[in-house]
Amino acid sequence: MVDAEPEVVPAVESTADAIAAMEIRGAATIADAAAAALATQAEGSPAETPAAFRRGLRAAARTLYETRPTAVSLPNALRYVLRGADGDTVGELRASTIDRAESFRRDLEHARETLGGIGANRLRDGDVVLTHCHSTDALACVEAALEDGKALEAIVKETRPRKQGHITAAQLREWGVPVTLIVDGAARRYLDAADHVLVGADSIAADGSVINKIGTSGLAVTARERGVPVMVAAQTIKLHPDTLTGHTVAIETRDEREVLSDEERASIRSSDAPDGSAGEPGSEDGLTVENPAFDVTPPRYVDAIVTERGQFPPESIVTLMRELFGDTTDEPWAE
Ligand SMILES: O=P(O)(O)OC[C@H]1O[C@H](OP(=O)(O)O)[C@H](O)[C@@H]1O
Repeated sequence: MVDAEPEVVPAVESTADAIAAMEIRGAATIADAAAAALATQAEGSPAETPAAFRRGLRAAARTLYETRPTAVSLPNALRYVLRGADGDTVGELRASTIDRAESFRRDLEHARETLGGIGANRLRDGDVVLTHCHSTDALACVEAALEDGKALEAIVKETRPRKQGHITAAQLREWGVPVTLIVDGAARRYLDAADHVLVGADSIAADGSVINKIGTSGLAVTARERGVPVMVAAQTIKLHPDTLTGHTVAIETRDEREVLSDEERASIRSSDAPDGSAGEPGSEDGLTVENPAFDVTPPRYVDAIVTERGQFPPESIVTLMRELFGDTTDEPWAE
């Protein structure tokens, strides 16, 4: 007899679609949504045997895992929840999975608060932070500093192509922080007015390299040249255990239309091109658009990685990574 396809509940599919489309985005938020989706899978699983329940849970985790490749918080969340699925009956498995997902989500929330308090110690009254993209971990540091009564100002890079800087600007304004929004290319000009570069991370490698939104590495290099310290706020679920054994972090490449719409492309295409290349949109027209979503900032350009376990120079993050993740990285969602 051939086993039926394991059943993945519709809510998991819609969470996966929302993550892929970046309606749900940000490394920690993705991890939170993935854990919640596994709880929904556990709750709604039609499985009648423990084996079928586990198969469904693994299939749900695979569906979520395959959405975006760079933020390690996603596989770290899936691994954590799957490891906690325990029991001899479907009822026990259901309850333990839901508990585990809930405790993951609670820990995430606490970690962000604790990290914020630690990061806030680096920020002095009157400081100006320069931000890139939108990071809940980075903003937690600002929020905690504000709660400590410090006045801060922010220079916010818009962060092409998706302009997540606007989300950062909106949050900071809600907190009453004066914001200057700049285009990405203006960052060097504004660094002299900044006391810190403050960014988040999607993954941190064992050598302390920071994988974050495209444009972070250029910003960090320029900040070093200008003598502005670079602070990376990243909970420990951003530590990438595979890099302990020499693996590199996959950099997501997204749809070129995030950079150049079909309409914009059509306006660039010249019917006078000497190679006669102007055809239908999408055809070979000599214009290539690349859209990598992330880049790698080498540890020498990073001053501190702030986690809920304390702040670390990037070169020493490997010790924490070993302590928390060990050397083994299984994939419990594999078939
Ligand atoms: O976990 P938090 O700190 O919220 O976000 C961390 C990082 O996730 C985001 O990626 P994307 O916008 O999902 O591609 C940004 O690169 C941001 O710095």
